[in-house]
Amino acid sequence: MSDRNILEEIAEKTRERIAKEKQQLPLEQLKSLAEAAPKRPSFLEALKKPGMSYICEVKKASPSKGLIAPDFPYLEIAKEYKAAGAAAISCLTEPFYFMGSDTHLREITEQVDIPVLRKDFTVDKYMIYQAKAFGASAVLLICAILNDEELREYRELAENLGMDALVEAHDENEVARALKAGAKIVGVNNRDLKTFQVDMNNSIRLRNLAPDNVVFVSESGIRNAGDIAILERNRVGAVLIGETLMRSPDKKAALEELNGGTLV
Ligand SMILES: O=C(O)c1ccccc1NCC(=O)[C@H](O)[C@H](O)COP(=O)(O)O
Repeated sequence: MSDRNILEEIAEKTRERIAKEKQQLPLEQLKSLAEAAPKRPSFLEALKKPGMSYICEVKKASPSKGLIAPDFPYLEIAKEYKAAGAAAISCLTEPFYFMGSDTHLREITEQVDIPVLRKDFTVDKYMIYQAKAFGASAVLLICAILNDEELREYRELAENLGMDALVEAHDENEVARALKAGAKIVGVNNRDLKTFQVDMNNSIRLRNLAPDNVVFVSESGIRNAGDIAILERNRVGAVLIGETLMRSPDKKAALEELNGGTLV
């Protein structure tokens, strides 16, 4: 890899993609669709429920792992997550690096009535209106690809549209920026997106930087009940899990195993 990291590369590709989508559906028309979209269940409230909250990811592929799920019945997977007691679903919509799609998001939000996070690389307000129009309850805002003004503006726009924002950080400085932007939900990614190394201690180390009225999410590399127990001991209230669940043939059994017992 060159000096440019994968995140910058994905962000640039996303800007190009969204520029094309804007030509197909101008912002004013998209705004009308977003405003007409029905209210969706609250992502924030779902994560605030007592006990560990599981955000279960629907993900076909990723830059670090390549193809994860050659057979990808995304709707069935989302329904299984709900039946297993997931608090929310994270649906990748980025097409080039994750093989995601807006269609996956639309169909899941139409047929599964728990909150769905649009997991994409938000680089333009247009994507926040899209998320609302496609039925999402929340958007992802990544500190590493947005400046302070964008972080605040995008979070406010998401909230004004009735959604929440999961503001993702990787280090102390980014957690501080997320909080300064008014984040109500801060996610710390355990994956270093420059090296792809995963270290769960990253979210544990940064946990105490977020006050108790902010929902704290540990993201990436969570594999087993031992990991969940360590996170719980460190006052982490929510986890975002992709690969471990995607590779499990029985999602309910996998979630129960992670949780050390049934969730529903
Ligand atoms: O996963 C990657 O390779 C990746 C690369 C560049 C940007 C983002 C990336 N992942 C997105 C995620 O944050 C994960 O899908 C999510 O946290 C779940 O992680 P995991 O449980 O390890 O699948």
